[in-house]
Amino acid sequence: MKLSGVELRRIEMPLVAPFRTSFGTQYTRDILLLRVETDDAEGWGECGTLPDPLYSPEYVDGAADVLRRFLVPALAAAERVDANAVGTVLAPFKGHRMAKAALEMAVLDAELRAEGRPLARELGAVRSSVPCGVSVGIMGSIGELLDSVGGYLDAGYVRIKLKIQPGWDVEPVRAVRERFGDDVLLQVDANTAYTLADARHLAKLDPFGLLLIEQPLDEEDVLGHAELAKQVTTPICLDESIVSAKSAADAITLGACRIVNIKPGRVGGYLEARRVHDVCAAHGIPVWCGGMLESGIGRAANVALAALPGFTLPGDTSASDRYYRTDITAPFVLADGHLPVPDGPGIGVAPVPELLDEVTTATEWVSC
Ligand SMILES: CC(=O)N[C@@H](Cc1ccc2ccccc2c1)C(=O)O
Ligand SMILES: [Mg+2]
Repeated sequence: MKLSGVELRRIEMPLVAPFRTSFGTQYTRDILLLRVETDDAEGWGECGTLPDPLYSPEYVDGAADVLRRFLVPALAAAERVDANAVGTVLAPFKGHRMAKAALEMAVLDAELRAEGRPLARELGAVRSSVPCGVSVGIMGSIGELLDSVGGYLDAGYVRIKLKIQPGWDVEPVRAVRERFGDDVLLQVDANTAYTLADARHLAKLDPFGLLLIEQPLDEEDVLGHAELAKQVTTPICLDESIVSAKSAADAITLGACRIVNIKPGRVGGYLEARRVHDVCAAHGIPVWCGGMLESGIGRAANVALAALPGFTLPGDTSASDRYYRTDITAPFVLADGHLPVPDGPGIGVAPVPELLDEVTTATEWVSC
């Protein structure tokens, strides 16, 4: 395929409710979308970065800059551009995995659209719909939390994930267990808010039968997670620490995690995400698909990924209305706790032009 150019489009989508985590509170989602034009078809990619480097070292303006000045020109200079080549062409540039992932996703989408092949089939999906969990933010009170969890259970979500931080952990979990019982699939996500010194405190979560505790320690503290795993019985799941198939293999070998949250952007793209899946499967480690409050563009591709055989735990692939009143694509609607896997060519969805224009704050063409 020949690349004729890439559109960098910035959109601002208001959240239906503030989303608070241990690293801050988000009220809107500032998203960088990519649209690549090739001689065969166009393709869409979504960059998972936040506006500031609080979840990961990357941030939206930085991703736009590295794409505009380095990644797109490198791809434009390459003889052939197909998705399997993108990783190699971009490898000389260190880091910037979410920016690279967005570009690879757009090229992959264009390639598959041109050939009429669905992403799900390309990745090796074995399901036509996926069970969905939901991520619940830190709330102002236990009562507010219980109302929110009750609403999601009524909506049909098959798994509840609670954001936790020091001072908001054991009590919220206890309250949810007391109100909704022991059968609800329940897990927590600390987004690196604790240290190994908190091990005894985190062990207080063990009696509540959680599926997992996600990323309790700093993303670089893999050995700390291995030590923590000896002091708590709740399985440890890593998110921020897992940046590639190799880092997944290392973390598993070191005993740092028994479960992995796979986010395509965090690991550099959907093709690397499949490699993470394969490495985890080889070690008998269950995986699930994480979320970065994607628009329908990223959501469509995540649902396809979540349909691979090793994704045996419900992911954060929630419905569009968990975050947005109006999505930029046709909305993903929860049915019996599941989302359908798109079966159209490529990612199987496209932005609705007028809806996209309503939320667009900037657009820029990078010609190749
Ligand atoms: C669904 C979920 O919990 N996602 C991330 C954290 C997260 C939280 C808040 C976000 C706000 C804007 C953009 C991305 C965000 C990601 C996680 O699993 O750790
Ligand atoms: Mg997480």
